[in-house]
Amino acid sequence: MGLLFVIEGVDGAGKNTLARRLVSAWECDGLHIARIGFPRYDRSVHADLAAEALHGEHGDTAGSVHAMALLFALDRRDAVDEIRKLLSHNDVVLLDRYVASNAAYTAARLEQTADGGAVEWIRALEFDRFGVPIPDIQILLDVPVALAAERAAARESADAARTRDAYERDGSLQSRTSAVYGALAAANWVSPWHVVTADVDPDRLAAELTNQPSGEPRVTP
Ligand SMILES: Nc1ncnc2c1ncn2[C@@H]1O[C@H](COP(=O)(O)OP(=O)(O)O)[C@@H](O)[C@H]1O
Ligand SMILES: Cc1cn([C@H]2C[C@H](O)[C@@H](COP(=O)(O)OP(=O)(O)O)O2)c(=O)[nH]c1=O
Repeated sequence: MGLLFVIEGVDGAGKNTLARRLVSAWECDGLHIARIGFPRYDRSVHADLAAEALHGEHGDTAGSVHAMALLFALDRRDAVDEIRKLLSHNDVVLLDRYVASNAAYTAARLEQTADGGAVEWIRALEFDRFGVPIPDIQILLDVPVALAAERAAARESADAARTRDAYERDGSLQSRTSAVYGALAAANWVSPWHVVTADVDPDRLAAELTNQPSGEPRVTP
């Protein structure tokens, strides 16, 4: 059975970039890796509806915090069998965003903290009710919100297909989301967390993740 790792962080933190570098490092060591990015755009109708809503479609859907969270959660529910199958055929399954994204953004939108009702609602819905697999380690890519916002804006200027959605344009939401993520990591919410910063060395992190048993939350320089 493979290890299930998750990368979390605000928009523009560098999750996708870090995921690619971790995969390269592990593949150089001969490990078999599978990677899934959530939301699963073009593969899940729920993910596509969520993205469209965040770009102004589907009436007041994006205005409903809980409707948005349900769409993201249903995307993961449909991926449960795929994740389990990938875990049985690979050394590592790496997820770019997962349940903690829903917990952090939903709590932040409701102006709640990590110990509030929204985070517990997501935990019970996704892990208990939908049976979504529990990650072995959740990696928080903890970069300053201003740096992440700069990167998201630069990405938008460079690529017309990457216009920022309603969440990405909301700096205050990103700051609150970052705070909830920090608290989730500090509490080792659901499973152990590993906090890394913008200058993390992906090769070193890759080695640490696969060589060490999960335990206390650690900080990799
Ligand atoms: N360590 C890094 N140093 C410099 N630029 C980075 C780094 N990581 C990501 N970026 C750039 O920042 C932007 C956002 O990164 P991305 O990985 O797409 O973030 P996310 O998946 O968290 O939204 C991209 O344009 C990427 O090239
Ligand atoms: C996966 C997921 C994402 N989100 C949010 C985070 C992002 O702001 C937004 C879109 O996801 P994101 O991964 O940023 O997609 P994109 O490739 O469009 O940048 O959805 C949730 O609120 N809950 C979730 O479960």
